[in-house]
Amino acid sequence: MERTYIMVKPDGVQRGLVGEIVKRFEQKGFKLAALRLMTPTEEHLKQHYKDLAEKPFFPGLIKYMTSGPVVGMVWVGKGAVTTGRKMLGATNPADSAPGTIRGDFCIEVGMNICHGSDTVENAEAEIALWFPEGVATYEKSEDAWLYEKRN
Ligand SMILES: Nc1ncnc2c1ncn2[C@@H]1O[C@H](COP(=O)(O)OP(=O)(O)OP(=O)(O)O)[C@@H](O)[C@H]1O
Repeated sequence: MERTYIMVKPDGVQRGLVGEIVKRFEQKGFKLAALRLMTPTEEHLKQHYKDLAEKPFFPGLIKYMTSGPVVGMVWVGKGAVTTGRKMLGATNPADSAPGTIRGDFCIEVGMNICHGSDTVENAEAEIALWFPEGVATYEKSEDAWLYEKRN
């Protein structure tokens, strides 16, 4: 089953939007497989955002992302990566449609509340980076969601 890594960034945590974001993913029908409040290290963030290392905004991005705790989550379900990105909205909130998380709750690209994996491959790499101990997974049975520990 497809999985995505969603992270509520420091501004989202500080503004009390964790519950709102969790609610939207739950209501959409995705299943929560992992959730953790954590204060990321600079090293972890440099790995997470390694493709952006040469961008002029990179130092500011690292400063922003280490300004307070974040909430990392793994959501599971059909199309979790693509649909998750649609639910977040465009990177720049000015381009995010109302009804998306960024479209509804922010105005600055440098403080855009949440992260969502952009490909299935990157989602798996990000899940391994942020939850190295492994996360729960779901298997659909006829009448229940069953839980088992992922290796
Ligand atoms: N021009 C910019 N100025 C300041 N910050 C920026 C700018 N562009 C991107 N960022 C920050 O860097 C993050 C990563 O940029 P990226 O281009 O990977 O967008 P994204 O994939 O939509 O975002 P994310 O990876 O956080 O989900 C953005 O979410 C934003 O916080």
